[in-house]
Amino acid sequence: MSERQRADTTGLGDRAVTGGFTGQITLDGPSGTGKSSVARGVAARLGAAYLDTGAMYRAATVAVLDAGVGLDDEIAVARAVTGARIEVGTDAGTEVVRVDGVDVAERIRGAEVTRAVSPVSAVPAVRRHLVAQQRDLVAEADAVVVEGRDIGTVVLPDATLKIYLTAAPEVRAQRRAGQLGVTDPDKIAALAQDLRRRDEYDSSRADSPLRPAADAVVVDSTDLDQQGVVARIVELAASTVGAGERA
Ligand SMILES: Nc1ncnc2c1ncn2[C@@H]1O[C@H](COP(=O)(O)OP(=O)(O)OP(=O)(O)O)[C@@H](O)[C@H]1O
Ligand SMILES: Nc1ccn([C@@H]2O[C@H](COP(=O)(O)O)[C@@H](O)[C@H]2O)c(=O)n1
Repeated sequence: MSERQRADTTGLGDRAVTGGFTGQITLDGPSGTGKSSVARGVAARLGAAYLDTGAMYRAATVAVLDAGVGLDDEIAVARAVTGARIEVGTDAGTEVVRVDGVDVAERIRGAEVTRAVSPVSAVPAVRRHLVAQQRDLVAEADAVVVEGRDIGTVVLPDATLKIYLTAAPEVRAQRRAGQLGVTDPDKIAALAQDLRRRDEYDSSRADSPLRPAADAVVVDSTDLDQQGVVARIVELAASTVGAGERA
């Protein structure tokens, strides 16, 4: 079986509460700010679909690594990605990530993929290919939460609600360490450096760099727990319900 039930990291169980939201919520921000956990929690609360675009870039990276091409060979990288069948599910409760029919849900979280994903994601032809898939997947849902780096700025510029999630770098490194069960201070410092390296790469690329959309609501989660962040976004989503009719 290639589908894994996602652990309920939201603390909300299956309390899908807020009916009535239709539209698109974008959740962008640097690495380790809590985008995936928060996006899943918001989708569960709203009964919305959920799309992890980072998982798509990671799956694309698996295709590149398996093709054995150099990361600096943009043409070969693009060919490897466009030639692969990349599937990512949109159910917040079940993680589906496949490349050419093979389950890569665990492999995409490994160090080899994490090291290579930013250079692969910086290739414009790779982005064009995956952005088209992302828009197709979004078009299938009445309500959807989409997380990544360029969702509010490039993929869905007309989204209903845009969130840019931030958190202090040292807090993000501690959270990532907790997620991975790392306690050694040297290893935590290495995790912090990995977050910094990826953020610099993602923010400085020419195509679709990481940055907040002009109309995004910035949510700083440094002093908020996960449930608090989910609650804040659900509240913002609720304020959009019926706004179109009232305007
Ligand atoms: N507000 C919060 N308070 C405490 N821990 C949090 C909070 N938000 C998320 N976390 C935890 O931080 C860790 C990283 O979160 P997550 O993987 O969702 O971040 P991310 O932004 O999607 O990361 P990446 O961009 O690297 O994929 C997880 O263990 C998650 O449970
Ligand atoms: N919209 C996106 C999403 C992700 N990326 C790139 O993928 C990397 C992995 O993302 P995670 O959210 O799974 O950590 C990320 O560092 C970016 O390089 C992207 O470019 N655009």
